[in-house]
Amino acid sequence: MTADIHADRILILDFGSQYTQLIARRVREIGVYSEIMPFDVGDQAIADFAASGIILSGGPESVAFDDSPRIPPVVFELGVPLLGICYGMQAMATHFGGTVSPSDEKEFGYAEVALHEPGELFRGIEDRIDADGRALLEVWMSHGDKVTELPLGFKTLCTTPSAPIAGMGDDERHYYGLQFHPEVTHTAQGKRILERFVHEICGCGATWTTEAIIDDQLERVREQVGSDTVLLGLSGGVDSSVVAALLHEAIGNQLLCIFVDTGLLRYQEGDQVMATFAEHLGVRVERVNAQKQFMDALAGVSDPEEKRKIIGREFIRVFEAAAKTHQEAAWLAQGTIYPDVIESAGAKTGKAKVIKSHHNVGGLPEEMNLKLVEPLRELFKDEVRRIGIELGLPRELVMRHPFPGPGLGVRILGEVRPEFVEPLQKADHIFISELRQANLYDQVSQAFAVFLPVKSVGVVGDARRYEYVIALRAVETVDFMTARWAYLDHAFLDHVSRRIINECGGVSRVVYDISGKPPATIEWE
Ligand SMILES: Nc1ncnc2c1ncn2[C@@H]1O[C@H](COP(=O)(O)OP(=O)(O)OP(=O)(O)O)[C@@H](O)[C@H]1O
Ligand SMILES: O=c1[nH]c(=O)c2[nH+]cn([C@@H]3O[C@H](COP(=O)(O)O)[C@@H](O)[C@H]3O)c2[nH]1
Ligand SMILES: NC(=O)CC[C@H](N)C(=O)O
Ligand SMILES: [Mg+2]
Repeated sequence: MTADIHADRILILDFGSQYTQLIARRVREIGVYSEIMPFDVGDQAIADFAASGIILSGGPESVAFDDSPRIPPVVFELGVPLLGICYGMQAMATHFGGTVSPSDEKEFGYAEVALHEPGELFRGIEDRIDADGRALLEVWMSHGDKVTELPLGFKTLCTTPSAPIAGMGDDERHYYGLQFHPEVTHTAQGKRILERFVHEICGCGATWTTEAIIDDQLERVREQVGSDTVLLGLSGGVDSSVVAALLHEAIGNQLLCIFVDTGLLRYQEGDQVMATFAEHLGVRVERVNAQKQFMDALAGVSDPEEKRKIIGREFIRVFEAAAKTHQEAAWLAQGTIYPDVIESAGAKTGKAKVIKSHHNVGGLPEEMNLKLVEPLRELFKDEVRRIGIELGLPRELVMRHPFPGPGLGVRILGEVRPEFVEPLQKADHIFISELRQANLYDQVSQAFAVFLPVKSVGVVGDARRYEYVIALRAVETVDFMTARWAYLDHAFLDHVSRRIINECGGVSRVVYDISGKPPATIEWE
Protein backbone atom coordinates (compact mmCIF):
# COMPACT_ATOMS: atom_id res chain seq x y z
CA MET A 1 0.00 0.00 0.00
CA THR A 2 1.41 3.43 -0.94
CA ALA A 3 1.06 6.46 1.37
CA ASP A 4 -2.31 8.19 1.17
CA ILE A 5 -1.56 11.21 -0.98
CA HIS A 6 -5.02 12.60 -0.38
CA ALA A 7 -4.81 12.52 3.45
CA ASP A 8 -3.64 16.13 3.80
CA ARG A 9 -5.96 18.26 1.70
CA ILE A 10 -6.95 21.85 1.17
CA LEU A 11 -10.43 22.90 0.15
CA ILE A 12 -10.81 26.00 -2.00
CA LEU A 13 -14.23 27.60 -1.85
CA ASP A 14 -14.87 29.51 -5.05
CA PHE A 15 -16.54 32.91 -4.95
CA GLY A 16 -16.05 33.40 -8.70
CA SER A 17 -12.49 34.69 -8.98
CA GLN A 18 -10.65 34.40 -12.28
CA TYR A 19 -7.76 32.96 -10.28
CA THR A 20 -9.48 30.14 -8.40
CA GLN A 21 -7.88 27.44 -10.57
CA LEU A 22 -4.56 29.14 -10.02
CA ILE A 23 -4.93 28.85 -6.23
CA ALA A 24 -5.55 25.10 -6.59
CA ARG A 25 -2.54 24.71 -8.87
CA ARG A 26 -0.26 26.63 -6.51
CA VAL A 27 -1.30 24.52 -3.53
CA ARG A 28 -0.60 21.38 -5.51
CA GLU A 29 2.74 22.72 -6.71
CA ILE A 30 3.76 22.97 -3.09
CA GLY A 31 2.86 19.34 -2.63
CA VAL A 32 -0.64 19.25 -1.20
CA TYR A 33 -3.82 17.90 -2.79
CA SER A 34 -6.50 20.55 -3.28
CA GLU A 35 -9.98 20.69 -4.70
CA ILE A 36 -12.27 23.53 -5.73
CA MET A 37 -15.94 23.65 -4.73
CA PRO A 38 -18.47 26.42 -5.32
CA PHE A 39 -19.02 28.39 -2.08
CA ASP A 40 -22.66 27.25 -2.00
CA VAL A 41 -21.93 23.53 -2.51
CA GLY A 42 -23.66 22.70 0.79
CA ASP A 43 -22.60 22.01 4.41
CA GLN A 44 -22.40 18.25 4.01
CA ALA A 45 -19.99 18.36 1.06
CA ILE A 46 -17.77 20.86 2.88
CA ALA A 47 -17.68 18.82 6.09
CA ASP A 48 -17.23 15.49 4.26
CA PHE A 49 -14.19 16.77 2.40
CA ALA A 50 -12.32 16.73 5.74
CA ALA A 51 -9.99 19.57 4.80
CA SER A 52 -6.83 20.37 6.75
CA GLY A 53 -7.46 24.01 5.86
CA ILE A 54 -9.78 26.10 3.69
CA ILE A 55 -8.95 28.91 1.27
CA LEU A 56 -11.73 31.35 0.36
CA SER A 57 -11.18 32.73 -3.14
CA GLY A 58 -11.64 36.24 -4.48
CA GLY A 59 -14.72 37.14 -6.45
CA PRO A 60 -16.34 39.85 -8.57
CA GLU A 61 -19.12 40.79 -6.15
CA SER A 62 -19.18 43.24 -3.28
CA VAL A 63 -19.97 42.31 0.34
CA ALA A 64 -21.59 45.76 0.57
CA PHE A 65 -24.69 44.23 -1.02
CA ASP A 66 -26.93 42.06 1.16
CA ASP A 67 -27.49 39.45 -1.55
CA SER A 68 -23.80 38.91 -2.33
CA PRO A 69 -22.21 35.55 -1.42
CA ARG A 70 -21.47 34.83 2.24
CA ILE A 71 -19.17 32.26 3.81
CA PRO A 72 -21.24 29.23 4.86
CA PRO A 73 -21.14 29.06 8.70
CA VAL A 74 -20.07 25.40 8.64
CA VAL A 75 -16.65 26.66 7.55
CA PHE A 76 -16.14 28.22 10.99
CA GLU A 77 -17.39 25.13 12.83
CA LEU A 78 -14.73 22.79 11.46
CA GLY A 79 -11.92 24.21 13.58
CA VAL A 80 -9.46 24.33 10.65
CA PRO A 81 -7.25 27.24 9.54
CA LEU A 82 -8.77 29.66 7.01
CA LEU A 83 -7.22 31.95 4.44
CA GLY A 84 -9.47 34.50 2.74
CA ILE A 85 -8.11 36.11 -0.42
CA CYS A 86 -9.57 39.47 -1.50
CA TYR A 87 -13.35 38.84 -1.58
CA GLY A 88 -12.69 35.91 0.78
CA MET A 89 -11.01 38.29 3.24
CA GLN A 90 -13.79 40.86 2.90
CA ALA A 91 -16.44 38.18 3.48
CA MET A 92 -14.54 36.92 6.55
CA ALA A 93 -14.27 40.44 7.96
CA THR A 94 -18.00 40.93 7.42
CA HIS A 95 -18.82 37.61 9.08
CA PHE A 96 -16.95 38.60 12.24
CA GLY A 97 -18.44 42.10 12.43
CA GLY A 98 -15.63 44.12 10.84
CA THR A 99 -16.33 46.87 8.31
CA VAL A 100 -15.78 46.70 4.57
CA SER A 101 -16.10 49.91 2.56
CA PRO A 102 -15.99 50.66 -1.13
CA SER A 103 -12.73 52.50 -1.69
CA ASP A 104 -12.28 55.77 -3.61
CA GLU A 105 -9.06 54.48 -4.98
CA LYS A 106 -9.34 51.23 -6.88
CA GLU A 107 -6.12 49.28 -6.92
CA PHE A 108 -5.30 47.13 -9.92
CA GLY A 109 -1.93 45.55 -10.51
CA TYR A 110 1.38 46.10 -8.75
CA ALA A 111 1.44 47.37 -5.17
CA GLU A 112 3.91 47.42 -2.33
CA VAL A 113 2.75 46.32 1.09
CA ALA A 114 4.60 47.07 4.28
CA LEU A 115 4.62 44.35 6.92
CA HIS A 116 3.16 45.63 10.13
CA GLU A 117 3.28 42.56 12.25
CA PRO A 118 4.19 39.35 10.48
CA GLY A 119 2.21 36.92 12.64
CA GLU A 120 2.41 33.23 11.77
CA LEU A 121 1.52 33.81 8.13
CA PHE A 122 4.42 36.09 7.17
CA ARG A 123 7.06 34.72 9.53
CA GLY A 124 10.44 34.96 7.79
CA ILE A 125 8.99 36.42 4.59
CA GLU A 126 10.04 39.75 3.08
CA ASP A 127 11.23 41.08 -0.27
CA ARG A 128 13.34 43.97 1.01
CA ILE A 129 13.73 46.49 3.82
CA ASP A 130 13.02 50.18 3.18
CA ALA A 131 14.86 53.25 4.59
CA ASP A 132 12.66 53.22 7.70
CA GLY A 133 13.54 49.60 8.40
CA ARG A 134 10.15 48.23 7.33
CA ALA A 135 9.92 44.90 5.54
CA LEU A 136 8.25 45.30 2.13
CA LEU A 137 6.53 42.84 -0.17
CA GLU A 138 5.79 43.28 -3.87
CA VAL A 139 2.28 42.09 -4.51
CA TRP A 140 -0.51 42.13 -7.05
CA MET A 141 -3.92 43.61 -6.22
CA SER A 142 -7.27 43.77 -7.96
CA HIS A 143 -9.97 45.30 -5.82
CA GLY A 144 -12.27 48.21 -5.14
CA ASP A 145 -13.61 47.34 -1.69
CA LYS A 146 -11.40 47.13 1.38
CA VAL A 147 -11.56 46.22 5.04
CA THR A 148 -11.61 49.47 7.05
CA GLU A 149 -12.30 48.15 10.55
CA LEU A 150 -10.84 44.95 11.91
CA PRO A 151 -13.17 42.31 13.28
CA LEU A 152 -12.69 41.36 16.94
CA GLY A 153 -9.67 39.15 17.60
CA PHE A 154 -7.80 40.09 14.40
CA LYS A 155 -4.61 42.12 14.01
CA THR A 156 -3.40 44.11 11.01
CA LEU A 157 -0.56 42.18 9.38
CA CYS A 158 0.33 44.52 6.53
CA THR A 159 -0.71 47.77 4.90
CA THR A 160 -0.58 49.71 1.66
CA PRO A 161 -1.16 53.46 1.40
CA SER A 162 -4.65 52.88 -0.03
CA ALA A 163 -5.56 49.77 1.98
CA PRO A 164 -4.42 50.25 5.57
CA ILE A 165 -5.61 46.73 6.36
CA ALA A 166 -4.08 44.80 3.44
CA GLY A 167 -3.69 41.68 5.55
CA MET A 168 -5.27 40.58 8.81
CA GLY A 169 -4.81 37.59 11.04
CA ASP A 170 -5.81 35.86 14.24
CA ASP A 171 -3.02 33.48 15.24
CA GLU A 172 -5.21 31.89 17.94
CA ARG A 173 -7.90 30.59 15.62
CA HIS A 174 -5.55 30.51 12.59
CA TYR A 175 -7.80 32.76 10.50
CA TYR A 176 -6.10 34.99 7.91
CA GLY A 177 -7.17 37.44 5.23
CA LEU A 178 -5.16 38.98 2.38
CA GLN A 179 -6.34 41.84 0.20
CA PHE A 180 -3.72 40.97 -2.43
CA HIS A 181 -3.42 37.78 -4.48
CA PRO A 182 -0.68 35.39 -3.32
CA GLU A 183 -1.62 32.92 -6.08
CA VAL A 184 -0.42 35.06 -9.02
CA THR A 185 3.22 34.97 -10.01
CA HIS A 186 3.45 38.78 -9.87
CA THR A 187 3.27 38.50 -6.08
CA ALA A 188 6.94 37.70 -5.58
CA GLN A 189 6.60 35.87 -2.23
CA GLY A 190 3.12 34.50 -3.00
CA LYS A 191 4.26 30.91 -3.11
CA ARG A 192 6.07 31.20 0.22
CA ILE A 193 3.01 32.75 1.85
CA LEU A 194 0.88 29.86 0.59
CA GLU A 195 3.57 27.42 1.73
CA ARG A 196 3.48 28.89 5.22
CA PHE A 197 -0.30 28.60 5.31
CA VAL A 198 -0.48 25.08 3.92
CA HIS A 199 2.58 23.46 5.52
CA GLU A 200 3.10 25.35 8.79
CA ILE A 201 -0.35 26.62 9.71
CA CYS A 202 -2.48 23.75 8.34
CA GLY A 203 0.25 21.20 9.07
CA CYS A 204 0.03 19.48 5.67
CA GLY A 205 2.97 17.36 4.52
CA ALA A 206 4.24 17.57 0.94
CA THR A 207 2.80 14.25 -0.24
CA TRP A 208 1.37 15.32 -3.61
CA THR A 209 4.38 14.65 -5.82
CA THR A 210 4.58 13.31 -9.37
CA GLU A 211 6.04 9.97 -8.24
CA ALA A 212 3.41 9.55 -5.53
CA ILE A 213 0.56 10.46 -7.90
CA ILE A 214 1.79 7.85 -10.37
CA ASP A 215 2.11 5.14 -7.70
CA ASP A 216 -1.33 5.98 -6.39
CA GLN A 217 -2.89 5.86 -9.85
CA LEU A 218 -1.19 2.61 -10.80
CA GLU A 219 -2.57 1.00 -7.68
CA ARG A 220 -6.05 2.42 -8.15
CA VAL A 221 -6.30 1.44 -11.82
CA ARG A 222 -5.13 -2.12 -11.11
CA GLU A 223 -7.66 -2.43 -8.34
CA GLN A 224 -10.42 -0.92 -10.49
CA VAL A 225 -10.05 -3.01 -13.64
CA GLY A 226 -8.64 -6.28 -12.30
CA SER A 227 -7.84 -8.54 -15.25
CA ASP A 228 -10.32 -6.90 -17.67
CA THR A 229 -9.42 -5.40 -21.04
CA VAL A 230 -9.49 -1.59 -21.31
CA LEU A 231 -10.12 0.34 -24.53
CA LEU A 232 -8.58 3.80 -24.91
CA GLY A 233 -9.21 6.32 -27.67
CA LEU A 234 -5.66 7.43 -28.42
CA SER A 235 -5.31 10.68 -30.36
CA GLY A 236 -1.59 11.33 -30.04
CA GLY A 237 -2.48 14.46 -28.03
CA VAL A 238 -1.09 15.06 -24.56
CA ASP A 239 -3.91 13.75 -22.38
CA SER A 240 -4.73 10.48 -24.10
CA SER A 241 -1.01 9.77 -24.60
CA VAL A 242 -0.34 10.15 -20.88
CA VAL A 243 -3.32 7.89 -20.11
CA ALA A 244 -1.86 5.34 -22.53
CA ALA A 245 1.54 5.44 -20.83
CA LEU A 246 -0.02 5.20 -17.37
CA LEU A 247 -2.32 2.31 -18.25
CA HIS A 248 0.43 0.50 -20.10
CA GLU A 249 2.53 0.69 -16.95
CA ALA A 250 -0.42 -0.40 -14.80
CA ILE A 251 -1.92 -3.23 -16.83
CA GLY A 252 0.40 -3.90 -19.78
CA ASN A 253 -1.32 -5.83 -22.55
CA GLN A 254 -4.77 -5.54 -21.02
CA LEU A 255 -4.71 -2.08 -22.61
CA LEU A 256 -5.88 -1.76 -26.18
CA CYS A 257 -5.64 1.69 -27.78
CA ILE A 258 -7.86 2.64 -30.67
CA PHE A 259 -6.30 5.32 -32.81
CA VAL A 260 -8.74 6.78 -35.34
CA ASP A 261 -7.22 8.21 -38.49
CA THR A 262 -9.98 10.64 -39.41
CA GLY A 263 -8.04 12.03 -42.35
CA LEU A 264 -8.22 15.34 -40.52
CA LEU A 265 -5.03 14.97 -38.50
CA ARG A 266 -1.79 16.92 -38.67
CA TYR A 267 0.93 16.20 -41.24
CA GLN A 268 2.03 12.55 -41.01
CA GLU A 269 0.45 12.32 -37.56
CA GLY A 270 -1.02 8.86 -38.07
CA ASP A 271 2.36 7.33 -38.81
CA GLN A 272 3.96 9.21 -35.92
CA VAL A 273 1.41 8.00 -33.39
CA MET A 274 1.84 4.41 -34.53
CA ALA A 275 5.63 4.69 -34.48
CA THR A 276 5.74 6.25 -31.01
CA PHE A 277 3.26 3.98 -29.29
CA ALA A 278 3.23 0.69 -31.13
CA GLU A 279 6.90 0.51 -32.12
CA HIS A 280 8.81 2.38 -29.40
CA LEU A 281 6.63 2.02 -26.32
CA GLY A 282 5.27 -1.46 -27.07
CA VAL A 283 1.67 -0.39 -26.46
CA ARG A 284 -1.06 -2.34 -28.27
CA VAL A 285 -2.55 0.13 -30.74
CA GLU A 286 -5.14 -0.57 -33.39
CA ARG A 287 -5.28 1.98 -36.17
CA VAL A 288 -8.71 2.49 -37.67
CA ASN A 289 -8.48 4.07 -41.10
CA ALA A 290 -11.72 6.02 -41.19
CA GLN A 291 -10.71 8.80 -43.59
CA LYS A 292 -13.42 7.93 -46.10
CA GLN A 293 -16.08 7.55 -43.41
CA PHE A 294 -15.39 11.05 -42.02
CA MET A 295 -15.00 12.68 -45.42
CA ASP A 296 -18.25 11.16 -46.75
CA ALA A 297 -20.14 12.19 -43.63
CA LEU A 298 -18.90 15.77 -43.97
CA ALA A 299 -19.56 16.14 -47.71
CA GLY A 300 -21.71 19.16 -48.48
CA VAL A 301 -21.85 20.38 -44.86
CA SER A 302 -20.51 23.83 -44.09
CA ASP A 303 -22.09 24.86 -40.76
CA PRO A 304 -19.43 24.66 -37.99
CA GLU A 305 -21.74 23.26 -35.30
CA GLU A 306 -23.15 20.69 -37.68
CA LYS A 307 -19.63 19.64 -38.69
CA ARG A 308 -18.61 19.24 -35.02
CA LYS A 309 -21.67 17.11 -34.32
CA ILE A 310 -21.05 14.91 -37.35
CA ILE A 311 -17.41 14.37 -36.37
CA GLY A 312 -18.45 13.56 -32.78
CA ARG A 313 -21.01 11.08 -34.08
CA GLU A 314 -18.53 9.35 -36.41
CA PHE A 315 -16.05 8.99 -33.54
CA ILE A 316 -18.77 7.25 -31.55
CA ARG A 317 -19.50 4.92 -34.46
CA VAL A 318 -15.86 3.95 -34.69
CA PHE A 319 -15.59 3.32 -30.93
CA GLU A 320 -18.83 1.34 -30.92
CA ALA A 321 -17.56 -0.85 -33.74
CA ALA A 322 -14.29 -1.33 -31.84
CA ALA A 323 -16.19 -2.30 -28.69
CA LYS A 324 -18.18 -4.89 -30.67
CA THR A 325 -15.03 -6.36 -32.17
CA HIS A 326 -13.37 -6.53 -28.79
CA GLN A 327 -16.16 -8.10 -26.78
CA GLU A 328 -13.80 -8.80 -23.93
CA ALA A 329 -13.34 -5.05 -23.28
CA ALA A 330 -15.17 -3.94 -20.14
CA TRP A 331 -13.69 -0.47 -19.70
CA LEU A 332 -13.33 2.70 -21.70
CA ALA A 333 -10.44 4.93 -20.66
CA GLN A 334 -10.57 8.67 -21.26
CA GLY A 335 -8.13 11.56 -20.98
CA THR A 336 -10.53 13.74 -19.00
CA ILE A 337 -8.56 16.26 -16.92
CA TYR A 338 -9.58 18.45 -13.95
CA PRO A 339 -10.38 21.64 -15.93
CA ASP A 340 -12.80 19.53 -18.08
CA VAL A 341 -14.52 18.44 -14.86
CA ILE A 342 -14.71 21.97 -13.45
CA GLU A 343 -15.89 23.44 -16.74
CA SER A 344 -18.53 20.82 -17.40
CA ALA A 345 -19.86 21.37 -13.86
CA GLY A 346 -20.09 25.08 -14.75
CA ALA A 347 -21.88 24.22 -17.99
CA LYS A 348 -24.37 22.01 -16.10
CA THR A 349 -25.50 24.85 -13.84
CA GLY A 350 -26.66 26.57 -17.02
CA LYS A 351 -24.67 29.73 -16.29
CA ALA A 352 -22.30 29.22 -19.19
CA LYS A 353 -23.49 29.67 -22.78
CA VAL A 354 -22.53 27.08 -25.36
CA ILE A 355 -20.11 28.75 -27.77
CA LYS A 356 -18.90 25.55 -29.37
CA SER A 357 -19.86 21.93 -28.87
CA HIS A 358 -16.49 20.49 -27.96
CA HIS A 359 -16.01 17.01 -29.31
CA ASN A 360 -15.96 14.64 -26.41
CA VAL A 361 -15.80 10.88 -26.01
CA GLY A 362 -17.93 11.43 -22.90
CA GLY A 363 -20.92 11.48 -25.26
CA LEU A 364 -20.65 7.74 -25.83
CA PRO A 365 -23.95 5.86 -25.75
CA GLU A 366 -25.00 3.83 -22.70
CA GLU A 367 -25.50 0.62 -24.70
CA MET A 368 -21.77 0.24 -25.07
CA ASN A 369 -21.84 -1.09 -21.53
CA LEU A 370 -18.30 0.07 -21.03
CA LYS A 371 -17.41 1.48 -17.64
CA LEU A 372 -15.20 4.55 -17.45
CA VAL A 373 -11.59 4.77 -16.31
CA GLU A 374 -10.37 8.35 -15.98
CA PRO A 375 -7.00 8.40 -14.22
CA LEU A 376 -6.30 12.09 -14.96
CA ARG A 377 -9.64 13.39 -13.68
CA GLU A 378 -8.07 15.15 -10.69
CA LEU A 379 -5.11 16.66 -12.53
CA PHE A 380 -4.21 19.94 -14.18
CA LYS A 381 -2.43 19.95 -17.55
CA ASP A 382 0.96 20.82 -16.04
CA GLU A 383 0.64 17.85 -13.65
CA VAL A 384 -0.38 15.62 -16.56
CA ARG A 385 2.70 16.75 -18.47
CA ARG A 386 5.02 16.01 -15.53
CA ILE A 387 3.55 12.51 -15.28
CA GLY A 388 4.10 11.97 -19.00
CA ILE A 389 7.77 12.96 -18.67
CA GLU A 390 8.22 10.77 -15.59
CA LEU A 391 6.69 7.79 -17.44
CA GLY A 392 9.22 8.26 -20.21
CA LEU A 393 7.11 9.76 -22.98
CA PRO A 394 9.18 11.86 -25.40
CA ARG A 395 9.33 15.51 -24.25
CA GLU A 396 8.24 16.67 -27.68
CA LEU A 397 5.01 14.75 -27.37
CA VAL A 398 4.29 15.82 -23.80
CA MET A 399 4.87 19.51 -24.51
CA ARG A 400 2.79 19.45 -27.68
CA HIS A 401 0.23 22.15 -28.30
CA PRO A 402 -3.35 20.94 -27.82
CA PHE A 403 -5.10 19.71 -30.96
CA PRO A 404 -8.91 19.63 -31.03
CA GLY A 405 -10.63 16.28 -31.55
CA PRO A 406 -12.44 17.50 -34.72
CA GLY A 407 -8.98 18.35 -36.07
CA LEU A 408 -8.66 19.96 -39.48
CA GLY A 409 -12.42 19.56 -39.80
CA VAL A 410 -12.74 22.88 -37.96
CA ARG A 411 -9.63 24.41 -39.52
CA ILE A 412 -10.89 24.09 -43.09
CA LEU A 413 -13.59 26.73 -43.00
CA GLY A 414 -16.94 25.74 -44.39
CA GLU A 415 -17.24 22.56 -46.42
CA VAL A 416 -14.39 20.11 -45.82
CA ARG A 417 -13.25 19.12 -49.31
CA PRO A 418 -10.58 16.40 -49.65
CA GLU A 419 -8.38 18.59 -51.86
CA PHE A 420 -8.08 21.21 -49.09
CA VAL A 421 -6.55 18.82 -46.57
CA GLU A 422 -3.09 18.41 -48.05
CA PRO A 423 -2.22 22.09 -48.58
CA LEU A 424 -3.42 22.81 -45.04
CA GLN A 425 -1.37 19.97 -43.52
CA LYS A 426 1.71 21.16 -45.38
CA ALA A 427 1.22 24.81 -44.42
CA ASP A 428 0.67 23.86 -40.78
CA HIS A 429 3.75 21.65 -40.83
CA ILE A 430 5.90 24.45 -42.25
CA PHE A 431 4.64 26.90 -39.61
CA ILE A 432 5.17 24.48 -36.73
CA SER A 433 8.63 23.32 -37.88
CA GLU A 434 9.75 26.91 -38.32
CA LEU A 435 8.48 27.76 -34.85
CA ARG A 436 10.50 24.87 -33.45
CA GLN A 437 13.54 25.86 -35.48
CA ALA A 438 13.36 29.43 -34.13
CA ASN A 439 12.85 28.19 -30.55
CA LEU A 440 9.44 29.82 -30.49
CA TYR A 441 7.28 26.69 -30.23
CA ASP A 442 7.38 26.50 -26.43
CA GLN A 443 6.89 30.24 -26.09
CA VAL A 444 3.46 30.17 -27.70
CA SER A 445 0.66 28.10 -26.20
CA GLN A 446 -0.93 27.00 -29.45
CA ALA A 447 -0.16 27.63 -33.11
CA PHE A 448 -1.69 26.35 -36.31
CA ALA A 449 -2.73 27.13 -39.86
CA VAL A 450 -6.31 27.59 -41.10
CA PHE A 451 -7.54 27.03 -44.65
CA LEU A 452 -9.75 29.80 -46.02
CA PRO A 453 -11.69 28.63 -49.08
CA VAL A 454 -11.64 32.05 -50.74
CA LYS A 455 -9.54 32.73 -53.79
CA SER A 456 -7.29 35.70 -54.25
CA VAL A 457 -5.03 36.83 -57.06
CA GLY A 458 -1.27 36.45 -56.99
CA VAL A 459 1.56 36.86 -59.46
CA VAL A 460 4.31 34.30 -59.86
CA GLY A 461 6.91 34.29 -62.59
CA ASP A 462 5.00 36.92 -64.55
CA ALA A 463 1.94 34.70 -64.52
CA ARG A 464 -1.35 35.20 -62.82
CA ARG A 465 -2.25 32.88 -59.94
CA TYR A 466 -5.76 32.64 -58.50
CA GLU A 467 -5.61 30.48 -55.41
CA TYR A 468 -6.62 30.04 -51.78
CA VAL A 469 -5.66 31.79 -48.53
CA ILE A 470 -3.90 30.33 -45.49
CA ALA A 471 -4.29 32.09 -42.14
CA LEU A 472 -1.71 31.55 -39.40
CA ARG A 473 -2.74 31.71 -35.75
CA ALA A 474 -0.47 31.70 -32.70
CA VAL A 475 -1.68 32.54 -29.21
CA GLU A 476 -0.32 32.94 -25.71
CA THR A 477 -2.56 31.77 -22.90
CA VAL A 478 -2.46 30.01 -19.56
CA ASP A 479 -5.85 28.32 -19.50
CA PHE A 480 -7.16 28.71 -23.08
CA MET A 481 -10.18 30.58 -21.70
CA THR A 482 -8.66 33.92 -22.69
CA ALA A 483 -5.71 34.42 -25.01
CA ARG A 484 -3.70 37.09 -26.74
CA TRP A 485 -2.26 36.73 -30.21
CA ALA A 486 1.47 36.15 -30.21
CA TYR A 487 3.65 39.05 -31.35
CA LEU A 488 5.76 36.94 -33.68
CA ASP A 489 8.69 38.62 -35.32
CA HIS A 490 7.90 40.09 -38.76
CA ALA A 491 10.97 38.61 -40.42
CA PHE A 492 9.95 35.20 -39.08
CA LEU A 493 6.41 35.55 -40.44
CA ASP A 494 7.77 36.73 -43.76
CA HIS A 495 9.94 33.62 -44.03
CA VAL A 496 7.05 31.28 -43.13
CA SER A 497 4.74 33.01 -45.61
CA ARG A 498 7.21 32.63 -48.48
CA ARG A 499 7.74 28.96 -47.73
CA ILE A 500 4.01 28.27 -47.59
CA ILE A 501 3.26 29.99 -50.89
CA ASN A 502 6.22 28.39 -52.62
CA GLU A 503 5.84 24.88 -51.26
CA CYS A 504 2.17 24.18 -50.61
CA GLY A 505 0.56 24.54 -54.01
CA GLY A 506 -2.89 26.04 -54.32
CA VAL A 507 -2.06 28.94 -51.98
CA SER A 508 -1.58 32.51 -53.19
CA ARG A 509 -1.72 34.45 -49.95
CA VAL A 510 -0.88 34.07 -46.24
CA VAL A 511 -2.41 36.21 -43.48
CA TYR A 512 -1.71 36.42 -39.74
CA ASP A 513 -4.60 36.44 -37.27
CA ILE A 514 -4.37 39.38 -34.84
CA SER A 515 -7.54 38.73 -32.83
CA GLY A 516 -7.54 38.07 -29.11
CA LYS A 517 -9.89 35.78 -27.19
CA PRO A 518 -12.31 37.32 -26.41
CA PRO A 519 -13.71 38.56 -28.73
CA ALA A 520 -12.47 35.87 -31.14
CA THR A 521 -12.08 32.23 -30.11
CA ILE A 522 -8.81 30.37 -30.59
CA GLU A 523 -10.09 28.07 -33.35
CA TRP A 524 -11.85 29.74 -36.29
CA GLU A 525 -14.89 27.46 -36.07
N1 LIG B 1 -8.01 10.59 -33.59
C1 LIG B 1 -8.44 10.08 -32.43
N2 LIG B 1 -8.45 8.76 -32.21
C2 LIG B 1 -8.87 8.24 -31.04
N3 LIG B 1 -9.33 8.98 -30.02
C3 LIG B 1 -9.35 10.31 -30.17
C4 LIG B 1 -8.91 10.95 -31.37
N4 LIG B 1 -9.04 12.28 -31.23
C5 LIG B 1 -9.52 12.49 -29.97
N5 LIG B 1 -9.72 11.31 -29.33
C6 LIG B 1 -10.22 11.10 -27.97
O1 LIG B 1 -10.87 12.30 -27.52
C7 LIG B 1 -10.30 12.75 -26.29
C8 LIG B 1 -10.39 14.26 -26.19
O2 LIG B 1 -9.55 14.91 -27.14
P1 LIG B 1 -8.59 16.09 -26.65
O3 LIG B 1 -8.01 16.70 -27.87
O4 LIG B 1 -9.32 16.92 -25.66
O5 LIG B 1 -7.45 15.34 -25.79
P2 LIG B 1 -6.06 14.82 -26.24
O6 LIG B 1 -6.03 14.73 -27.74
O7 LIG B 1 -5.77 13.56 -25.52
O8 LIG B 1 -5.05 15.89 -25.73
P3 LIG B 1 -4.78 17.38 -26.26
O9 LIG B 1 -5.73 18.24 -25.50
O10 LIG B 1 -3.35 17.62 -25.89
O11 LIG B 1 -5.01 17.39 -27.74
C9 LIG B 1 -8.88 12.20 -26.30
O12 LIG B 1 -8.36 12.08 -24.98
C10 LIG B 1 -9.07 10.85 -26.98
O13 LIG B 1 -9.49 9.88 -26.03
O1 LIG C 1 -10.74 18.45 -27.85
C1 LIG C 1 -11.24 19.46 -28.32
N1 LIG C 1 -12.41 19.33 -28.98
C2 LIG C 1 -13.03 20.37 -29.59
O2 LIG C 1 -14.10 20.21 -30.17
C3 LIG C 1 -12.38 21.64 -29.48
N2 LIG C 1 -12.70 22.88 -29.95
C4 LIG C 1 -11.69 23.72 -29.53
N3 LIG C 1 -10.79 23.03 -28.83
C5 LIG C 1 -9.58 23.55 -28.19
O3 LIG C 1 -10.00 24.25 -27.01
C6 LIG C 1 -9.21 25.44 -26.83
C7 LIG C 1 -10.10 26.67 -26.82
O4 LIG C 1 -10.63 26.81 -28.12
P1 LIG C 1 -11.68 27.89 -28.60
O5 LIG C 1 -11.16 29.22 -28.09
O6 LIG C 1 -11.68 27.81 -30.09
O7 LIG C 1 -12.99 27.51 -27.97
C8 LIG C 1 -8.18 25.45 -27.96
O8 LIG C 1 -7.00 24.83 -27.47
C9 LIG C 1 -8.84 24.59 -29.04
O9 LIG C 1 -7.89 23.96 -29.91
C10 LIG C 1 -11.19 21.75 -28.77
N4 LIG C 1 -10.63 20.67 -28.19
N1 LIG D 1 -10.54 40.36 -6.58
C1 LIG D 1 -11.55 40.37 -5.69
O1 LIG D 1 -11.81 39.40 -5.01
C2 LIG D 1 -12.39 41.62 -5.67
C3 LIG D 1 -13.31 41.67 -4.48
C4 LIG D 1 -14.32 42.80 -4.57
N2 LIG D 1 -15.19 42.56 -5.70
C5 LIG D 1 -13.58 44.14 -4.69
O2 LIG D 1 -13.70 44.81 -5.69
O3 LIG D 1 -12.90 44.51 -3.77
MG1 LIG E 1 -6.37 16.37 -29.00
